[in-house]
Amino acid sequence: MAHHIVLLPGDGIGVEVVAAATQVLDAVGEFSYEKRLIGGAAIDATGGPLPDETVDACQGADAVLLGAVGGPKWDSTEAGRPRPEQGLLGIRKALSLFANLRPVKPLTALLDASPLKRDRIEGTDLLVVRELTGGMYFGRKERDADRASDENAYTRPEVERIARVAFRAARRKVTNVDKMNVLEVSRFWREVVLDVHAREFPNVVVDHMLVDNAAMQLVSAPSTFDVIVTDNMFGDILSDEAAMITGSIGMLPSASVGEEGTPGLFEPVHGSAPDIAGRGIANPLATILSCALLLRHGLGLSAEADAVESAVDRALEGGLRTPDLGGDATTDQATRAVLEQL
Ligand SMILES: NC(=O)C1=CN([C@@H]2O[C@H](COP(=O)(O)OP(=O)(O)OC[C@H]3O[C@@H](n4cnc5c(N)ncnc54)[C@H](O)[C@@H]3O)[C@@H](O)[C@H]2O)C=CC1
Ligand SMILES: CC(C)CC(=O)C(=O)O
Ligand SMILES: [Mg+2]
Repeated sequence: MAHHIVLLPGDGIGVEVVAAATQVLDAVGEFSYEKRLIGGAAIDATGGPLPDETVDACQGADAVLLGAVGGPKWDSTEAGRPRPEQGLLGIRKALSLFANLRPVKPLTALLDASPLKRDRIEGTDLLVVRELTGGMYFGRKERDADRASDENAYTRPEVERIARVAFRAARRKVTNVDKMNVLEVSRFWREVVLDVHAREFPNVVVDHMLVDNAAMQLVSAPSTFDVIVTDNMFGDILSDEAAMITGSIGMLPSASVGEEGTPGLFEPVHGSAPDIAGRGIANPLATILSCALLLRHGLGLSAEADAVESAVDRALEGGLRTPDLGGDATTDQATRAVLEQL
């Protein structure tokens, strides 16, 4: 039976890059698709960012491919307004996708596309393991006319399970990133990471870095990292920064995973890019590379995943460059360049 993939294109360039990526999936296998609403598109159609039918469909899928949500149409600073981003946070929570894996490895063809010097980024092959269903993005929110707050809380099991994901993924070492010099929640986080290390992974090298230093080290010495484990917000910020090691945020894929047996959700790291949406110039490669993660980790189709990644590699070696990488290829041309290599 064909693997069943739920597509959540969302908003802005999310729609464009998911359409591109499904062409690539179709070139390597047979899949059945079910398209569902999320984000701003869902607010417009149903009044809310995450309809029940979307959650039900995702729960019944073999894997989920998401584009991006959000845009100025739904941006408001007013409290209580439905926001597209609640749809994304909601589906992550509903599927218990507590680990977001963001591999950062500059492709040889793009070593000169990064604003960072080639000799700085050469050899970089790191993985950001970002906690995805806790912390500040999910804390209690309070607001009155003169004060607002977002609670930043983690429980022991939440930290333990993300630490295990990081230690299992380590090849050289795990760098735990927090802000323990200031935040109580970070002191607790670090203690739990140390506990998990001592009890379950004593042979893995672990070090610790404050997040401000980590932000600096990521651009000054990115190849010194192996696995970075960090909380929801720090991981969100650091991974956008790390995207520039690959040349563009349009290159960075991600996999959001939970317990064994739940479908994974695969998505580019970037957002809906309202500044270029509708112009047909979005770089689809982050989403195409997310499909490779979907094939490998979501469906167990490693050969197909390798084929997609190597087609992307060869298309770039052949000169493919969308505007974010300094070229003028459109989304369609970029997709065709990958399809030709397949
Ligand atoms: N996973 C998601 O659904 C995410 C959604 N968002 C939402 O997206 C909207 C826009 O957020 P921004 O802060 O502007 O972040 P963004 O990631 O959408 O865009 C940042 C910059 O990167 C460029 N960019 C992003 N993806 C690109 C691609 N594939 N090809 C070429 N250029 C690309 C954009 O044109 C823009 O200049 C907001 O509503 C935000 O909440 C932001 C990040 C993640
Ligand atoms: C809704 C946001 C948390 C999306 C985002 O920026 C991300 O997950 O990277
Ligand atoms: Mg982000």
